[in-house]
Amino acid sequence: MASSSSCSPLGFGDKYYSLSSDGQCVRQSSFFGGKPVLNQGVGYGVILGFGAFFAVFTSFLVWLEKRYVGSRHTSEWFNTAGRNVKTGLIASVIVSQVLLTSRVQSPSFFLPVPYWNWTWQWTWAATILQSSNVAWEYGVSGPFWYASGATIQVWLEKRYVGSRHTSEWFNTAGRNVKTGLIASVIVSQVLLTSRVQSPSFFLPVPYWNWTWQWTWAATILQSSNVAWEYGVSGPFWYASGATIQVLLFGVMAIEIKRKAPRAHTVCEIVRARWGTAAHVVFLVFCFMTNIIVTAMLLLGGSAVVNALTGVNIYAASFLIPLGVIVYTLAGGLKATFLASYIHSVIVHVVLVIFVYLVYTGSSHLGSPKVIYNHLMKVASKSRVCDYPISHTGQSCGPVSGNYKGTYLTMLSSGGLVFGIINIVGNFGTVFVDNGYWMSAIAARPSSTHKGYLLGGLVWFAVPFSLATSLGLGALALDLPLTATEAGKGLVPPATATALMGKSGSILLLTMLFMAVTSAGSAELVAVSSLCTYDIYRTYINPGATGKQILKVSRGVVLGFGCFMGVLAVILNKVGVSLGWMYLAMGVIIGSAVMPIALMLLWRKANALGAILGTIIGCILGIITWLAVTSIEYGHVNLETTGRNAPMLAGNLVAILTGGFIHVVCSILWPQKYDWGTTKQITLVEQVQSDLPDEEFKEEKLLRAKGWIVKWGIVFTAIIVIIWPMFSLPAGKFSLGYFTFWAVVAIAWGTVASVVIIILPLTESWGTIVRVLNGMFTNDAMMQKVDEMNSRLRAIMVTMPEAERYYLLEKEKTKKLDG
Ligand SMILES: NC(N)=O
Repeated sequence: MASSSSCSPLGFGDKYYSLSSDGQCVRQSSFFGGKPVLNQGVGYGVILGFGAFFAVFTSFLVWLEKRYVGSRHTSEWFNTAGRNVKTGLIASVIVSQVLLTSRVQSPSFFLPVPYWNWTWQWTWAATILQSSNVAWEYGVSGPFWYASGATIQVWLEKRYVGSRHTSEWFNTAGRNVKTGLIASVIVSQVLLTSRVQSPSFFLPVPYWNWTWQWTWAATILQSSNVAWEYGVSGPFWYASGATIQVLLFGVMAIEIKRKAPRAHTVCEIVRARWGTAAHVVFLVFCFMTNIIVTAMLLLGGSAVVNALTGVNIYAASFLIPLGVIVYTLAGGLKATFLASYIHSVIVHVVLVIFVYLVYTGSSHLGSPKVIYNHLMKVASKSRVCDYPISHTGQSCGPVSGNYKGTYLTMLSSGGLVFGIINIVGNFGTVFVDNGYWMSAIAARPSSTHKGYLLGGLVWFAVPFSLATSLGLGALALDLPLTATEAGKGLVPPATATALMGKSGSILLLTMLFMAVTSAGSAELVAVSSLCTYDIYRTYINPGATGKQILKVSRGVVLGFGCFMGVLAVILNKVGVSLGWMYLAMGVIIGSAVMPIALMLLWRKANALGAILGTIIGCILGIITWLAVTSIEYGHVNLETTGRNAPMLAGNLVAILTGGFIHVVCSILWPQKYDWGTTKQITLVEQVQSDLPDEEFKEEKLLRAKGWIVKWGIVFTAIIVIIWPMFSLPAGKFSLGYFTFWAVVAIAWGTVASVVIIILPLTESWGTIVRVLNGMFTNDAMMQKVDEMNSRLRAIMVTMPEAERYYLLEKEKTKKLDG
């Protein structure tokens, strides 16, 4: 009997072909074939462990930060709250903070530098750098943080922190201790909650927000699926078609500062400008966006974990949200910011490993030349693709719709159609996702614009470099993947496993779950924010106390997470794949894009047009999608509705009709709006002070707007028009051209990863040094004590009653102690 290697028709991919008993060469019918590479324990560990680990880890980072960084603010807090507030009061605040958010509270100490979320950066560094000498302490403190409840936390807060509350406490409590303190407790609870809702304001620039929130399971999986389908054009169109929204959304980020500087959510602005009916419509579309994005995370996550570890796909669908819920509730927004750096680092390190492995290190591939030659062979016209040497749905022979049937061309009708669908869908998932608006609200106007540009260009590498490696790698290895497997997002895990075995599977799984946890948490927070601000406080309980709001936020995180778990089970049951959902998202939410953008860009944009455009656009989009499916393919099912032609028609009709109806109505009945009501939206007091007034100056904002409009348009033109136009004359890429293309992918991936990993560390070096000094010497503490003393003196001098209250409290404490 001939060996299986001699049976491979291409001279590579031997292990996926075997000789049958009747002497026929048979290709493996699928890559995974229900045979997991890893055991189920690993699967459950990843599904539940990552969320739990990051919950503990981020809380620990928050604690570290409070202990060593919060210092600057600590003094203020010590002065007012730390020594005076009753334990119970502090406990409730701290518990709520810990549970929901350490995030919201005090942005301030994070703001020293405009570009990076300094806090988490240096905290991360500090964690690594000094973990050895305080390892025992940390090891104990992490679990304690959860286990011991309020008592230890209160003690820790009193002893080391204070930081968070400080600004609020200082402002409110400082003047009238008793009343002020109670007020502050309520305010801080509200703030805590609002951090869950609005992470932002202590995040100077949305740079990181974007990379972590915008790196979905689809970014890693679907980008390789389109590489597997269309060749080199797939990753390009995925990356460019989902980067331009980031560049252009920078404009909205500036406009929101100019026109609705105190808003928490995008729907709040809708209501302020267009009233209740529009508010309800856009709330529905925002929720649909969150549901779609979360569903994609769960579909991708569950499919990969099922294929690689054998964990039941329904169990995975339901359990993945639990890990994310634990992480979100435990860490809160602030903590997720802290973790975002770690997530980014892991994603980019794994990305670089895979890129270099495919193009330089692998013994199976290892150079652009080998990949080029393999790609030529797998798509060659002479290749026999009849059963059983290949199976329906597997890649074999020339690519339909591609120039000369090759994977090595930008002249791909399928790639282009995907690119258009991708652009429409991603406009929807950026402009209609409250999460990105919250990032914009949070960002510092002065640095927002540059952050968006840099963030977009760094993010481009994730789908482009990764899919140019793992997606093309799957083809070049002639993996027996089926279209169904590819549609579920299994191309990257297949290539990773084929190249590295179990290690590759684990690396891929780790990278994917970083994305699922981060983006999933951001979606939970976005939904929580909408429910709390736009529904609960607006329609149910306008006079809600901080405690009530906090409760609602937590309930929503829990409720939405569980709902998504159930929905993901249902979607898996009916056979919806990540790929299908990705293409369909623009049909469902695309109609809301233009109205929501015009809301901040056009004075004349009216409510009626926005409502009609959004609803009619959506209905017409869906009708067109289904009608084209029916006309083209004769029957409407998941497979036919997922094809390119109906998806393209549905996406275009939805986004264009939405915009057209809105524009026509607004021209006929212009609103003549002056943004008076959106400017009047009030933020929960105090929070607004975290951004200096300087940040809201009109000239500054207009300058920033001019900058982002100019560069946003330039880069958009480069990546969606100029680059593809220049690559068209190449036709079928030559080896030299493909090598150049691969080098661009490798270089972009490398530079972006270096930027995202190193730049924050180098830029915050001064802070790192300060922290180290503080930890290894007493200097920092003494400085803080000095600062605290001067503040105390200032308070006592300006407010004699503070001294009186202080003495009274001291007397009381003495009596109690006695
Ligand atoms: N975020 C996306 N479209 O990958």
